[in-house]
Amino acid sequence: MTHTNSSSQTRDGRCKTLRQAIRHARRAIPEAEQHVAALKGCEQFLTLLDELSAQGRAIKTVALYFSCDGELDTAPLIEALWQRGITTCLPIIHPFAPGRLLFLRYQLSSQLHANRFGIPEPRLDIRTLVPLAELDLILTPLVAFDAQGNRMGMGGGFYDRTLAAAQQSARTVPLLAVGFAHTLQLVDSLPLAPWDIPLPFIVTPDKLHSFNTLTAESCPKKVV
Ligand SMILES: Nc1nc2c(c(=O)[nH]1)N(C=O)[C@@H](CNc1ccc(C(=O)N[C@@H](CCC(=O)O)C(=O)O)cc1)CN2
Ligand SMILES: Nc1ncnc2c1ncn2[C@@H]1O[C@H](COP(=O)(O)OP(=O)(O)OP(=O)(O)O)[C@@H](O)[C@H]1O
Repeated sequence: MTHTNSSSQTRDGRCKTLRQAIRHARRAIPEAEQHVAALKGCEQFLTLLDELSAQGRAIKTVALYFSCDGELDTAPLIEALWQRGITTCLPIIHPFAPGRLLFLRYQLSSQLHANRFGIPEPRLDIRTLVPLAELDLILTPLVAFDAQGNRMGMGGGFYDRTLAAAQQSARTVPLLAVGFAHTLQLVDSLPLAPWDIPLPFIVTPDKLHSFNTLTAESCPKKVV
C-alpha cells in the first residue's frame, strides 16, 4: 500500500517526494526570470565576498558547479569571479571512489564534457587538480534548505561526503561552504540525516541568509 501522508512515509520517501516537487518547481521558472535571478544571486555572493574580505578572510580559490535542472545559474558568478582574478574550480565525479568528487581548475579555455548525470564537467587532467585543502570556499548545490541552514541535495551524498572530508582534514581555516539557491527552495522542515552538515551561508537572489553553524573561532561576523 502506498502512503501519501508525509508523517507515515519513510525518510527516503519524504526526501524523494520533496526532491521531485522542488526540482519540478525550479525547472518551471521562466528563462527570463532565471536570468534575472542569477544576476541577483551573483550580486549577493559578491557582497558576501566583500564582507569576508573586510574581515580579513581573503577568498582566492572557489569551487562552484555547472548549474543544471533549473538550479540558480552560476554562469554570471563564475565570470564575475574571473574578473576579480579568483581561481575557480568545478567538481567531477571521482573516477574510482563511489560517491566522491574531485575539484579541477576551471578557466575559459577548459574543455567540458557531460558526466553520467549529463552535467558538464572538465576532463580529468591531474595538472588541474585542486586539493580540498587549497579551496577557500565551496559553493554547494542544493535542492532544498531550511531556516537553520540545513540542506538536501540530489541524493548522491556527494557534497555531504565532501564537506565531511573537509571538516576532517587538517586545515588551518575551515572550508567555508555557501549554498546557492532560488528562494522557492526554502522549506519549513527537512527530513534530516545524521551525516547532514548545515551551511553557514546560503545565497538566494533576494537575500544572503546567514546561520550560526560555525564554531566561534571559524565564524566570520554575521553579515546582515
Ligand atoms: N549542478 C550540479 N552539479 C553537481 C551536483 C549538483 O547537485 N548540481 N551534484 C551534487 O551532488 C553532483 C552530482 N549529483 C547528482 C546526483 C543525482 C542526480 C540525478 O539526477 N539523479 C537522477 C537519477 C540517477 C541516475 O541518473 O543515475 C534522478 O534523481 O532522477 C544528478 C546529479 C556533482 N555535480
Ligand atoms: N559523510 C558521508 N560518508 C559516507 N556516506 C555518506 C556521507 N554523507 C552521505 N552519505 C550517503 O550518501 C547517501 C545520500 O545522502 P543524502 O540523501 O543525504 O544526499 P544529498 O544531501 O541529497 O546529496 P548531496 O550531498 O550530493 O547533495 C546516503 O545513503 C548516505 O548514506
